[in-house]
Amino acid sequence: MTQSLTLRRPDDWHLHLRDGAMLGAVLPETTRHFARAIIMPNLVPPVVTGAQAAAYRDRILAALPEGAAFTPLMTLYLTEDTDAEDVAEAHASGLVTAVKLYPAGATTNSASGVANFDKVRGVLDKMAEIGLPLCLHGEVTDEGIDIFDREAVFIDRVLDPIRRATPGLRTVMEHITTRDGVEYAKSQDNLGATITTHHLVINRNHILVGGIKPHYYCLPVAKREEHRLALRAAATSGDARFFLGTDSAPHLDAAKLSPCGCAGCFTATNTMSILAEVFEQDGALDRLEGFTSLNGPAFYGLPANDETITLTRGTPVEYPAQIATPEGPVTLFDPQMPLHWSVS
Ligand SMILES: NC(=O)N[C@@H](CC(=O)O)C(=O)O
Ligand SMILES: [Zn+2]
Ligand SMILES: [Zn+2]
Repeated sequence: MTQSLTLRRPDDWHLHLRDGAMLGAVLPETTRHFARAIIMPNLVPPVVTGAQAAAYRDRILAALPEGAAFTPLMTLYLTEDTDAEDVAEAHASGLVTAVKLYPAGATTNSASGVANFDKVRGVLDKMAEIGLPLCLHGEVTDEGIDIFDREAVFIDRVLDPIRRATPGLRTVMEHITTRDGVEYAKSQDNLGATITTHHLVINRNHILVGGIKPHYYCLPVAKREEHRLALRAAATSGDARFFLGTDSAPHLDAAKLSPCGCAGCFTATNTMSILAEVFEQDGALDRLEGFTSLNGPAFYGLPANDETITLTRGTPVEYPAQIATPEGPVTLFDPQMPLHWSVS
């Protein structure tokens, strides 16, 4: 049995770092293992302009733990009023790596997102022209569409029409949760799909059976077991269209454990141990590096990291149940299985 595994240092292609005290508390959890991350722009207020992205990047760099080598890859939050020229300038200066589309009301802090997709046509055309990728939270928000169907309906009604109308636009389906997502990704060119750590581990039973478990509630919500298995097959397949975006999304416990609990799982701390366990279970340890360290940079046209990390197999590693922040605890995602791989 493999006891040690050396990988190019991984990157996280979908990460929430938040701001202020929370940023200071969660950033070291990511920089310990990851070299780069795509930083989600859903702050309050959102990161809409190039100037806001530059200021946010500076706050992240100022919060870095001493000696950490970490590059935040910034994104802009697409609104119906986004200025295509501002986006082009932010791209040309090397400031932003992608633009993020949130359907209005689909998820945490998405109120300023897009309701009328025709209104962002000009920005999307510009992005296709300059080669700037579009990342999407892929769920419709229509009241009549069941929450478990919202990703599949989004693919048919929003994503596919956008891709047909804007040929050449490089697109990332963020945090896919369904077989439909996997199949659509496989049918397309110029398209990547991120998969989270937690969606490889939980299905909807984990949220709802035996009592409601707020710490497993995230968006898109975990689906049936058959969908989890499709995600696992995609992640461990070696297909370069699939790569890691943890969607590590810290919320204070007080905000999770509430009559209207926030969506998001916090996985930055134990992601690499969980992924090694998952890939080992599926006989795919030799494909872990592709998923965490090679496929993402290839999609974004960036070099893979030169540095490496080594994972070692041994007695199960213990992670704390929570991390402390100045505003209160944040509970770490519990995969409900022993984790034998630690990062040394
Ligand atoms: N995934 C989540 O459940 N929550 C994310 C938002 C998002 O990525 O949709 C958050 O910002 O908390
Ligand atoms: Zn999302
Ligand atoms: Zn997210």
